Amino acid sequence: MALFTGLIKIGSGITLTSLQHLSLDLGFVRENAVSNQSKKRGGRPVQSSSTGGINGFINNNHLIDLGFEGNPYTWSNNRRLSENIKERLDKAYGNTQWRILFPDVTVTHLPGKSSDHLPILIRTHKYNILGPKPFRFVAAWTRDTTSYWIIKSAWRQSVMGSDAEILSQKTANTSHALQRWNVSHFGHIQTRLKNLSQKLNSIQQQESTIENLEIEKNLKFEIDEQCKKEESLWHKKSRVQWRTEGDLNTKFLHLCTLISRRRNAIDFIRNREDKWISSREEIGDCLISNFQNLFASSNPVFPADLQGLISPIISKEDRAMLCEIPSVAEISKTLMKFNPLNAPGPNGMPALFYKTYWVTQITDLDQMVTRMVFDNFGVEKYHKSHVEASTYILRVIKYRDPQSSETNIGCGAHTDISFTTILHQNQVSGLQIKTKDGEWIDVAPSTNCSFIVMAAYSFTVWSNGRVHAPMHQVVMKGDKTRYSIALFSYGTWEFIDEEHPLKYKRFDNIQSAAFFSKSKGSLPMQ
Ligand SMILES: O=C(O)CCC(=O)C(=O)O
Ligand SMILES: [Fe+2]
Repeated sequence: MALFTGLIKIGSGITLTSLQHLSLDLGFVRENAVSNQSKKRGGRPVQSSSTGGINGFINNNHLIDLGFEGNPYTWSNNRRLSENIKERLDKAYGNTQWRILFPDVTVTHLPGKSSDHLPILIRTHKYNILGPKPFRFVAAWTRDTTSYWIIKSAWRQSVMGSDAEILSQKTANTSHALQRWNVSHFGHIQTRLKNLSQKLNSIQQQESTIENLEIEKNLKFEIDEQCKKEESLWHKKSRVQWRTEGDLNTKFLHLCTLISRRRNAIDFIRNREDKWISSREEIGDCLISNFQNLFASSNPVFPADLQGLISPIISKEDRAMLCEIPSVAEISKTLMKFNPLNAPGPNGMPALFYKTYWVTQITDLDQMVTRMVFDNFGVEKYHKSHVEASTYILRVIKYRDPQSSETNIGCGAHTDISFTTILHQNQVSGLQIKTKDGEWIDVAPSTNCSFIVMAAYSFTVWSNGRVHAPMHQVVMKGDKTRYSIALFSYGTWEFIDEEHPLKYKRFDNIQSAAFFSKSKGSLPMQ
């Protein structure tokens, strides 16, 4: 790459037309007038047209302003008081490739000695040693289903302390587990993509048999998934807010990341003595002493006569309401309104984390109910192994409102093959359950945030016929669309003793569920 470093002084000798053919990687541009008022102090107000064609030149060459540290102005007319004018006329620009090549570039306006322009120092490499990077949850992780298990097992580790301490410790455990998993499992997207592309390349050169076409289709799907993960990773790092739909333009996001990383880095600060300091230790000490001064008071007292100065405007009822511990439903409702990636807390977890893994709360409900049943049967010792062996499948179902002639919108009578099923629906009813006497009854959840926990076929098998798995169906009436969420748990069964000999042939719960959903077969019990 040709590296051009030089001074382009518009308006004195070099004209813009003579620059049109110049390919610029890095350059200093000295304008003869600033383009906006923020770059000027004193003198006449800035006219919007005063920079001439320089913006066109910068745009045509895809140049990026490298920013600066230090004095905001680079030129002064060195006159006194009201006659003094200062402007930022000198700027360093780099093009996209150059910017990617030197991500740590810093531009410093040094103190001026003899000239009316300040000397500018450009450093291409970072000289400070970076400190440890704080943890940040990465949106791309949610695309990988194993993240669920990592989070679930980290969150389950028992910790001691107050509620706040428990939450903070569980969050810390989860972030450590995610970091370890990220390195071992998720960190090698590029290598995986390369391997997949090689496989695709070789399969495309082979004969187009049905088998090969199937492999090719799966490889393409897998490559697409990896690209989405990669894009999502860079999207998070680049903090591009305005882009909602992806075009897999990872190079663009990579550049945005470099720029925002530079923007967020503190390379220089001015201390109390008005001196610019740049070493990591000095900056750290300066920040700490500043906060110590700010918050330390030798003898804080609250003046007695200020008591009751401000009359309370919050009523007792309001206060009671504000101090009330919010219900799980309120927390869930508020959480769902948050922008998923905005403002992660100091623990690095954005709302997306809690939104995505909220389902662990429902699995808690499943475990609570099954524990009650296990306790009741006196087999609580099996509950832990049951929980550890449990797997969940979440299904979101939409039932459209039936047209006047349609009577069969819904879901036919069946018993679930899972161990338990937890159902949650919008305000539209439709679920019916068959009683042991063979009568169909409507099931109306008691509140908008109720969950229905239902025993399913494997629970009956596990309990050797003692837990009844009800038949149920969905019959749509009315004119509203119904949405429901069904969480199916798949577990173990070991509940056989002398009094209750084995009644059912053993089977694998997940495999049988897959078999029934494929064959649409009915259960052996029915
Ligand atoms: O939508 C519902 O409420 C029930 C769904 C259901 O029974 C099922 O998916 O097995
Ligand atoms: Fe069901």
